[in-house]
Amino acid sequence: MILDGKAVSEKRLELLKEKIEESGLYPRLATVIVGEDPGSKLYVRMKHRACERVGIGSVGIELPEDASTERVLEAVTRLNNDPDINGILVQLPLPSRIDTTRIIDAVAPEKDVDGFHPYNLGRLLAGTPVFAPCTPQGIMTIFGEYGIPTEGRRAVVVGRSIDVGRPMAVLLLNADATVTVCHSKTRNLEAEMRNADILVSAVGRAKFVGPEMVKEGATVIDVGINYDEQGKLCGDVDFEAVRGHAGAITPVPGGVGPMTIATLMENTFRAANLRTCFNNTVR
Ligand SMILES: Nc1nc2c(c(=O)[nH]1)N[C@@H](CN(C=O)c1ccc(C(=O)N[C@@H](CCC(=O)O)C(=O)O)cc1)CN2
Repeated sequence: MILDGKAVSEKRLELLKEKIEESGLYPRLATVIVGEDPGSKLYVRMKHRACERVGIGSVGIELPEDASTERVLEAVTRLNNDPDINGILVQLPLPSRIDTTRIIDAVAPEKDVDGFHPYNLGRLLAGTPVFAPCTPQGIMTIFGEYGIPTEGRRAVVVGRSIDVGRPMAVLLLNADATVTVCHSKTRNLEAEMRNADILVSAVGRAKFVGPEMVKEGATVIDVGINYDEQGKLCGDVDFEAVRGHAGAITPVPGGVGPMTIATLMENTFRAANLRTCFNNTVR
């Protein structure tokens, strides 16, 4: 079975549009992008388009490639203090000169719709999440939509990044899976992967996962954004080689990516609701 993230995201966005209309709220998202990376610019454009579609206002701050950490911090602080802004998203990766940790830490937790701030990661770890990072939360939504059970299942997450691998592992744990996190220093990686009922690959290597790494009938989730030798977008998984072997699999494109954006919209609406419910504080 192909897990059609594009179709699920369309359904979720339509539902969200109705909820926003009914709420009478006008949530607003601010994006911050530094530099001219074409991929990042495309993703930010996609986010603004999704905002428009569901009835979320959006503003975009564009800073030059040579902007300093202080300049980015200034922009974030201004957005933190702007009562008309509910959600703030700093597009990653930032240029290597910029101290990404300082920037993420500067975003007000109640506006951190990316869920990357230590406060929100801590809430997730405590099992009381407010904003979970969009890609792993979007994957959990796919499981829910397709009725893929997690309870008691062996889940293997390959990758330990703050934005995907770690929060993915915690979300699966919170959903009663038995979770193993693998990374570049893992011994006998293939054997670990072959043990998985649910395999999530966030490695960043084109077509890295072949059928020999996948248990027959497993659910395979591909978080990779890579390009093959022909320059064509592809995931971490060799889709054609693995699809007959897996019980369920996400494609790239059309799998996890669109869910990242739909979840960002849902988080932004939650931020607007939190403000009305909790007088602008989640701390
Ligand atoms: N601040 C953040 N930065 C980044 C995040 C994030 O969640 N927050 N995630 C990724 C990039 N990303 C969103 O920013 C993202 C990547 C891919 C897609 C997507 O829908 N891709 C399409 C294909 C689009 C194409 O033609 O290239 C698909 O997979 O079908 C959406 C969002 C890193 N940075």
